[in-house]
Amino acid sequence: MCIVPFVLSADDGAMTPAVRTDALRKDYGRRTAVRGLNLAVEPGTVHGLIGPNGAGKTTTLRMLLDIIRPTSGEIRVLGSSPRRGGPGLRRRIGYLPGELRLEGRVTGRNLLRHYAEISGVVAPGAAEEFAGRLDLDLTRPVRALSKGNKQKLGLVQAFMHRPELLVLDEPTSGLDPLVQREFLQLVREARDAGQTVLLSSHVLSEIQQAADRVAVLSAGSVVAEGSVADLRLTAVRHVRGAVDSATARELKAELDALPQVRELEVADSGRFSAVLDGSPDPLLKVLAEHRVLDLVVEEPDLEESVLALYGPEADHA
Ligand SMILES: Nc1ncnc2c1ncn2[C@@H]1O[C@H](COP(=O)(O)OP(=O)(O)OP(=O)(O)O)[C@@H](O)[C@H]1O
Repeated sequence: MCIVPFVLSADDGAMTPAVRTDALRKDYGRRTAVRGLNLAVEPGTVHGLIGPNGAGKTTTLRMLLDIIRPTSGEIRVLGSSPRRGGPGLRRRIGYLPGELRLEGRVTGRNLLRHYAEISGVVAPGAAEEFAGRLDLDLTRPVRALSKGNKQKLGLVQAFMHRPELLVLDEPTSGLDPLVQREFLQLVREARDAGQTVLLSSHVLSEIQQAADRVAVLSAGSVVAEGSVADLRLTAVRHVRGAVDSATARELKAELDALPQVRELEVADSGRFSAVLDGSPDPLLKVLAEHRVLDLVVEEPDLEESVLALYGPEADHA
C-alpha cells in the first residue's frame, strides 16, 4: 500500500500555520487547564490569545515551548513538534515568559549577551536598538531594575535575534502607556518583516490595535475566534444624542422595540443614551425618521464586548 504524505503546496493558497494545535489538553491532576484547544496561527500575522485569569493562556504558551508537556493532543510549531525540535527550533522562537524572574548583579547588557549565546545570531547593535526604543538602560544590574524595566529586558531578549516566531506571555504587563505604544509598534514592524507574533493578554484593549486575529479563551477552550474586524461587528457601542423633543416619546417606543438596544434612556427633552449590541444599522434607520440634533457613537470597547459574551456574568446556556 502506498501512503501519500499530506503536503500543502503553494498552489493550495493555504500556508502551513506557524503554530497549530489540535485537541490540545493539559490536566493538572483533576484540574483541566487546557481542554481540546484547536489553534492555527498564520505565518506573518499577529494573533492575540485573550482571556481572564486562569483561562489557560500561560499553560498553552508553555506547551508550545516544550516547557511543559501536553496530556494529549498535537502541537506543531514552525512545522515541527516542540518535543523533537530541540535547540534548533528554540532558536527560531523569541519567548517572553509570563512570570519573568531576573535577579543578580549582572547588568542588562551582560545578561543579553548570555541569552544571545542561546538564541543564536544577534545582529550587532540590535539589542541596544530595541533597548533604546523601549527606554531601557542596559548598564544597570538586573536586580536593581523595576518590574517594568525587567519586562522590557525580557522583551529585548525575545526580539533581538529577529526570530521567525515571537511567543509573548502578557507582554504589556507593567509597561507604562508610552512604552506600551512603542511595544505595539515593534510588534507591527515584526509582522511587516514577515515574523509571526502570538501574544497573550487578559486586556484586549491593549493589543487590539496590533492584532490581526484574536482567539478568546475561557476555562481552557477557545470560545470565540476571528479577526479584530469581525469582533468589532459584535461589539458593544455606547450611543448618545438628541432628537427634537416633539418626537421623544415616539423615539423611546421605537428604540425599545430594537433587540440590539439596551439601557435605553430617553428624556422628554429628546436627549437619549443607550448601549448598542452589534451593528449600528437598525438604530440609524430609526433615527433617520427623526430630526437628529446630536449623535455620538463611541468607538467600540472590544473588551466589554468579549466579557459581555463570554465573561463570568454571561449566560452560557
Ligand atoms: N502547575 C500547576 N499546577 C496546578 N494547576 C495549575 C498549574 N499551572 C496552572 N494551573 C491551573 O490551570 C489553569 C490555567 O492556568 P494558566 O496560568 O494557564 O491561565 P492563564 O490564562 O495564563 O491565567 P493568568 O493570566 O492568571 O496567568 C488555572 O486554573 C491554574 O490554576
